[in-house]
Amino acid sequence: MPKVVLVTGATSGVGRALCQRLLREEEELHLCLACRNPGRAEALRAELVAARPSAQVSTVQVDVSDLRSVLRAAGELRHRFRRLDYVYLNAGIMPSPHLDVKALVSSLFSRNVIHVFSTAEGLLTQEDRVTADGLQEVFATNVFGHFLLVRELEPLLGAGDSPRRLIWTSSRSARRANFRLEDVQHREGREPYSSSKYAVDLLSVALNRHGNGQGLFSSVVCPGTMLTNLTYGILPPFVWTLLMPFIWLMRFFANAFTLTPHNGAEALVWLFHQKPESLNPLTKYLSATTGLGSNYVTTEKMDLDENTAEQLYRHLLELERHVRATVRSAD
Ligand SMILES: NC(=O)C1=CN([C@@H]2O[C@H](COP(=O)(O)OP(=O)(O)OC[C@H]3O[C@@H](n4cnc5c(N)ncnc54)[C@H](OP(=O)(O)O)[C@@H]3O)[C@@H](O)[C@H]2O)C=CC1
Ligand SMILES: CC(C)CCC[C@@H](C)[C@H]1CC[C@H]2C3=C(CC[C@]12C)[C@@]1(C)CCC(=O)C[C@@H]1CC3
Repeated sequence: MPKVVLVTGATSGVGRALCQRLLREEEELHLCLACRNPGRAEALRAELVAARPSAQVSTVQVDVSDLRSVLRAAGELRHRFRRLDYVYLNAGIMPSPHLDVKALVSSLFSRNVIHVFSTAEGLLTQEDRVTADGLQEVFATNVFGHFLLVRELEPLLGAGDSPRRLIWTSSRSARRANFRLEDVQHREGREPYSSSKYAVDLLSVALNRHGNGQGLFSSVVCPGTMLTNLTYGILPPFVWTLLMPFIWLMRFFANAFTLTPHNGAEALVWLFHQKPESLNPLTKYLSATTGLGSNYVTTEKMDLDENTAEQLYRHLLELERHVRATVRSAD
């Protein structure tokens, strides 16, 4: 039986590289591309099948920031599949990022330079929006839409003969100081991206607590800093090209500059092969690249506690009840 793998945000960046690498490395696989743009999804499907004609690749349309779209896509997946072996919760956004150039320059002369360049701590702020569902867009996309998807897919992720896996694309920029249980959507702060990734880390811990007994295992990864549509929103491609000599130099000191989506996918592919029982739920798995361009996976203990994880989980369940009631009454 081929393993069934669902990937959100497969049309570009690390999601796309993950699909290419899995199909190149794995014989028996059914890959389902969960994408918001059907044209791009179909183009990727055709490209993947052209590269490997025996590959089983399908698509499902979903905008993870739109709750009705998530509910509809999950219904379609329940209809199409009896089980999902792996779900990569990868789609993510960082809207209208602002780079604090003064902080960037002063970090170059600080003792913390490697940490700052690996996490962007203090370097970036974003402008979030509110979705048609009334949620903060970064939270809706990076956290809640995916949470609802997982909840809706529970019948396909339940106990079976082999473990089921959730693999979240988080970030090294997830930071406890940017997250508050009183404001999980980060309506008030200026770092919604970091807050959303911290929420992902917490959520993964809570999902393990509630799911491991039923054979469901969750992990978080950071692909490292890559040049993708997301980072081209921070600096345009020509500026990245001009910075390349500095970045190559930085790579000898900071292994987080994976740069290409292929390199960034290292931890995502590595996790595919691991026995979930051997993984630590409190560890983040990081793609890393050496100065000479070799890829490897390293780990980081997450700065969180299980009590906060549980409280966030309950908060998300409550929000889920609320949005389901709203969707029902509007239909
Ligand atoms: N780039 C980096 O340096 C880092 C990225 N990450 C994380 O990696 C993940 C992938 O980002 P990356 O590959 O860099 O960026 P890209 O912008 O290249 O890819 C993002 C993917 O998410 C999809 N997406 C965005 N919003 C939605 C939505 N509402 N519904 C469905 N799909 C959506 C995009 O679809 P579409 O093609 O339609 O736009 C695209 O396929 C993100 O979670 C990001 O936070 C983490 C650390 C570093
Ligand atoms: C000389 C160069 C290294 C200058 C690059 C400066 C900044 C644009 C980058 C320094 C740290 C980077 C970073 C990210 C984006 C680009 C930087 C701010 C991320 C925020 C991208 C998305 C993530 O999930 C985490 C990354 C942390 C580091």
